[in-house]
Parts: sequence; C-alpha cells; structure tokens
Amino acid sequence: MGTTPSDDESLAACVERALADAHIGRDGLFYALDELDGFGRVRVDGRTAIVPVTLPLPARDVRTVVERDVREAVGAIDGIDAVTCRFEPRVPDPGVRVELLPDVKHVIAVASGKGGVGKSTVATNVAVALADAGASVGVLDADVYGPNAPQLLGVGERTPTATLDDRMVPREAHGVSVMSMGFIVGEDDPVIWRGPVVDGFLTQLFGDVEWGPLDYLVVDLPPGTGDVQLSLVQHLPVTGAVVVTTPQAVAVDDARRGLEGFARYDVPILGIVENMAGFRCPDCGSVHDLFDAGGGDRLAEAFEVPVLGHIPLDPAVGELERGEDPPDPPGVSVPLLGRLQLPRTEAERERPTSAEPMALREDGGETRRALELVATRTAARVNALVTDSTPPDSSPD
Ligand SMILES: Nc1ncnc2c1ncn2[C@@H]1O[C@H](COP(=O)(O)OP(=O)(O)OP(=O)(O)O)[C@@H](O)[C@H]1O
Repeated sequence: MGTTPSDDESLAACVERALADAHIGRDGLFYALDELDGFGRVRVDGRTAIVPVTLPLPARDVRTVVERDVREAVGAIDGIDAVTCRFEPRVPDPGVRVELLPDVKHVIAVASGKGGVGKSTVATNVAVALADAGASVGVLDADVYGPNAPQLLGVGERTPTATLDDRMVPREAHGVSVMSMGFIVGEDDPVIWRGPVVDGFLTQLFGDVEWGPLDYLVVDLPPGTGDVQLSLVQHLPVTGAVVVTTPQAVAVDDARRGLEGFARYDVPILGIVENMAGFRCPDCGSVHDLFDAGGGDRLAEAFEVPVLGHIPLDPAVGELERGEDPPDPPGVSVPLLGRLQLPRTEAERERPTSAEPMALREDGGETRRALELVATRTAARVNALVTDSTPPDSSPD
C-alpha cells in the first residue's frame, strides 16, 4: 500500500519527509544526506518528483546508490510515478580565514607516519578528483624531504612565475593549482633542515603564494610527526587530516603516532586511507594480502574515525611513472585512469563550483574507483565538520 500525504501536507513535502526518514547516504558517505543538508526543495512536476541533491562530491558509485535509494524512498508515495535527481556539488564555507590564506575555505592535510606509503599518490588523486567534481583546488607539496607531488601531477616546469608584487603563482595541472617546496629549493638539494629553517620556508610557501579563491587546499605533508607538521597546524586553520597507512603493523604504529600528534593540536582526523591493501593477481584473479590486512581498520576503530577507503596494490600505479615517454603525465594518469576529462578553459575555471555538467566516466578500474571514493568521503567529512554532524559509529566500505 502506498503512502499518502496527510491532509495539510503537499505532495512535495511528503516526498521531503520520506527522504529524511530514509537516512539516504549513510552507506557511501557515512552521513545521511539530510544531516549534511544534502536535499534541496523538492518540486513535483505532474507525477514526477524532482529532487535536488547536493553532494560533497558526486562520485559515480555514490550517485548510483543515492539515486536508487531516493527512488525506493519515494516510490511508495501515491501520486508519484517517477523521480529525477539533480546533482550538484557543495563546499560549505566555514567563514574562518587566516591572513596567510584569505581566500581558502578548507585546508586538508594528508599525512603519514611512515615514508613511501603512498601519501603523495593519495593527496594528488584526491585533489584532482575534487577538481573534477567542480571544486577549485590547490595542492601544496610541503614535503620538504622529498617533494614529488609535481612529478605525480606531471608538472614539468618547476619555477613559479611571480606577480608584480613578487607573490608566487602556482603551476596548473589537471585542473588543480600546484605549489611545491621543490619549486623553491630544487628537487635534488639535500634538505637536512632544522625547525626554524623549515618554519621560515613554510611560512613563505603559505603566505607568498597567489592561490586565488580555493574550496580546498590539499597539503601533502612530509612523513612523520616533526617540525613541518607542527608548523602547519600552528599557521593554518586545518579543517582536518587524512592519514595514509599501509596495512602492516610497522606502518600502522607510525600512523598511530601521527594521529596522536594531530590530536594534541586539536586537528580533526577526517579518516584513514589504507593503501596497498591487497594485490589482485592479474593471472588468477585472487587477492593476496602482501602487506598484511586490516591494519587501517583497526587503527580507525581505536581512534573512532572512519576508513575513507582501501586502495589496492596496483602495479599500474608505479608502471607509468617509470615509463620513458608516457603519453600522459606519469603517476596521476595511472591512478586516475579513466578520470573525468572535463574541458578546462580559462572561462570554465572561473565558473561557480556548482557548474554542470558532471558527466562521470564508467571506466577506470578498481584503483580509480577506490581513490574517487576516498575523495568523496573526505569531502563528506569536511561538510559534516562544518555542519557539525555527529560522527558515524561504524566505518562501512
Ligand atoms: N596503491 C599502489 N599500488 C602500487 N604502487 C603504489 C601505490 N601507491 C603508491 N605507489 C607507489 O609507491 C611509491 C611511493 O608513493 P608516494 O610517493 O605516493 O608515497 P609517499 O608516502 O608520498 O612517499 P614519501 O615518503 O617519499 O613522501 C610511488 O612509486 C608510487 O607510485
């Protein structure tokens, strides 16, 4: 039997009530969309309900699930035969700014306890996925000991240009603005710095860059919990940190120290990414846990934070990086294989962040999908922190 609007309730209001009651979004985003102010005013046209959905980032899988669940929630209402979801991304503005970064809404720090776990790979891919969804995004490669984000993003030209008043202009790649410690110190310089020197360079990197208005500034931190991390959290209003680890115990232990460090500075943890989590054998198809399994999940449980995703160990991620003359930029083109190819002319870059269309490609494979989901969940956590939603009790994948 169908649901009928009560006497003084319009059909649109009945749809809105059904959507709120269904807690849609919990599976993919950790939060029900109504907790994130995710549904706009519903309109009913004939017998079709038109539902505006603002997602933090409309990842393909999340969109599909949301669409299915909206249909299911609304399907039993008398008078409604069809549903159309209109997706738009939304980046809430906390309205908090510091002098160093007057036009940046959110700083997302990507950290790891241990080197080589894939922190830069995750940081650059999350940044590009956020940009693909229509957000304006910058990447600040603050890894003083091994600045490799420009390489992963295929930025060949390493010298930043300057404005008339001597501020540095970031390089552009894959729709994101890129600034790196490597642009200032040179990639091959041995950088054995002590606190105050690092602090001085970082202040310059944070303060003297012409970022323009950004929804997200993704900061690729050096591994560990040393001076740079402390400098960062002291200078910037970090909305939250993403902690990357591999599943094995030694990496997880280091990541744990990183989490404790952020906690000391009251930096919220957006979640944990478990990278190199299982290798799918291309020959037999079965998954081998080369680096153990479940370390990221246990860490997430201990700190009561979500797992943002498990990225498989994918030989393709490293392969193109070593390529002689790859057709696309190395690194990023592999994890982002199948990434949305939005045309990005100057005019399009200047459009508001909700610019349509947001067509999503179907290919790309498991690694790409996992990275896209990490970006979606990161954005959802940012939205939730701003709208002050209660953290989830579980970490679904
Ligand atoms: N899921 C993956 N599958 C296969 N190779 C990966 C994966 N993630 C990262 N890699 C590879 O591992 C290497 C280290 O990755 P990356 O530079 O992102 O790590 P990092 O933690 O930022 O390192 P660093 O400590 O040097 O800053 C790179 O060669 C990268 O291509």
